Parts: sequence; C-alpha cells; structure tokens
Amino acid sequence: MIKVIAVKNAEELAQKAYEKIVSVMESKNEVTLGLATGGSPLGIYALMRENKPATSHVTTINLDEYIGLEPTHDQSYRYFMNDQLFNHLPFKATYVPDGIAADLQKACGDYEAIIAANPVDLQLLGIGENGHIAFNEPGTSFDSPTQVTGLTESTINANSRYFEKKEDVPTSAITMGIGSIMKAKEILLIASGEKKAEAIKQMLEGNVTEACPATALQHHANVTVIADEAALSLCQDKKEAQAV
Ligand SMILES: O=P(O)(O)OC[C@H]1O[C@](O)(CO)[C@@H](O)[C@@H]1O
Repeated sequence: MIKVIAVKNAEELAQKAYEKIVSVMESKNEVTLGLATGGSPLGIYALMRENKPATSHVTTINLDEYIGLEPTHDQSYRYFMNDQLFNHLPFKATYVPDGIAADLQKACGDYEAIIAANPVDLQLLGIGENGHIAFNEPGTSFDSPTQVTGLTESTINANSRYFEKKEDVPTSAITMGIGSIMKAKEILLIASGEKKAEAIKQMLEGNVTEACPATALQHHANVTVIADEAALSLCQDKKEAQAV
C-alpha cells in the first residue's frame, strides 16, 4: 500500500518530508536513515541545516554514487552530501558508495554488508523521469543488490544540468539495488514538478513491472509518497490523494 500526501509545491513538500524525517530520528536511540541526492531533497536538507535537529545518534546510508568521480569532485554524491548536510550536522556515521574503488564488485558487497549491519529505518527516495529509483534504471531486477549499473540516455540528459557539458556526466554508477531499497522498514518518496508526473502515475496506478522500477514500491508494506500538484497532475485519483 502506498499512502499519498498531496502538497501544493516544493516548499510544502520539503516541510512535510522534514517533519517525517525528524519524527523517525526522534523515535529511537539509534536510527539509520537512507538518504538520496539530486534536486528533490535539497529543500529538506536546507531545513535540516536551518533547524539543526539532533543527529549524533543517526547513521546515514546513501543510495548511489557515480563511478569515476573522486569524493572531492563537486558533482560526486559524496561531495553533495558533505556540502548539503554532513558538514553542517554531526552524524554518527555516513556511508556513500565508493565510486572510485579499485575493485567495484567488492565495494558493492561491502556496501550490502553495511546495509545489513545498519537496517534502514526510513529510506528517502527521489524518482527519475523514467521511473528509476536510485540509479536502478528500467529493466533492473526487483531482487537486485548493490551493483554497478549503466545510466540511460534519459538519466544522463536529466543530470547533465549539473555538469558543464553532457559529455562530462559519468555513464555508470554504483547503486543500492531495488532489493536493497525494499529492505528498508519504511520508505518516503518525494516528487515535485510536471516532469515527474508520468513516472508518478506509473508508480501509483500502473502495473508492477521492471519497466518502471518505482512500481516495485507497490509491494512494500510501508511507503509514503509526498508529491506536489504538478507531479500528481496525471493521476486519476489525485482528488482522493489530496484529501489524505
Ligand atoms: O531529484 P532529481 O534531481 O529530479 O533526481 C531524481 C533521482 O535521480 C537521481 O538523481 C539519479 O539520477 C536520484 O539520485 C534521484 O533520486
């Protein structure tokens, strides 16, 4: 069952998601948060920097990292997380996949061990225009563990806005698999803007299919989607969703 919370805009989305994350962080003495990069969570991280909730009992595990970018590269996801969050708040431990590991297969296995040792209480997710979650592109097996993956043209195009030119966007990444993501006790997916409308419609109303990775979430017991009006604009049930 996917619960939908409809909000007006990206600002309201960030506030609602922030409140959810804080409630999970306050619920226990030891908490693991699964974190995401990209444009979607920026408002949430800004609220965390501003309000400085207690985080020293919180371990974070990020979804993915580009292959070949040093942690100091300003487009690496390690850099993004340091810049947005980890340099501002004291976490217990922060994990991001190692995109420059000499042995990438071993790095994937090591990451799965980290997830197993720190079961994720709440996984924050964005969604790609093609329905990807983390860097799990259409066609990825729903059982997949952390793995090395190629990026589709759609994702490279979408992410090229952060790079000087499209050719600079890495073409592969290390990503938690759909199987790894589904182990989280609870999942919070956020989506804002018209560009996400088709993917949100598929995820909420489409058949469960590997052609749209986010549809795997229909099989998870505890998923909340916070989406704005534009992202929900193609959904049949949006009136119902807005009433939640
Ligand atoms: O939030 P954005 O920038 O639209 O990206 C959506 C998703 O795509 C990714 O950036 C990967 O392409 C994810 O990290 C993110 O959740």
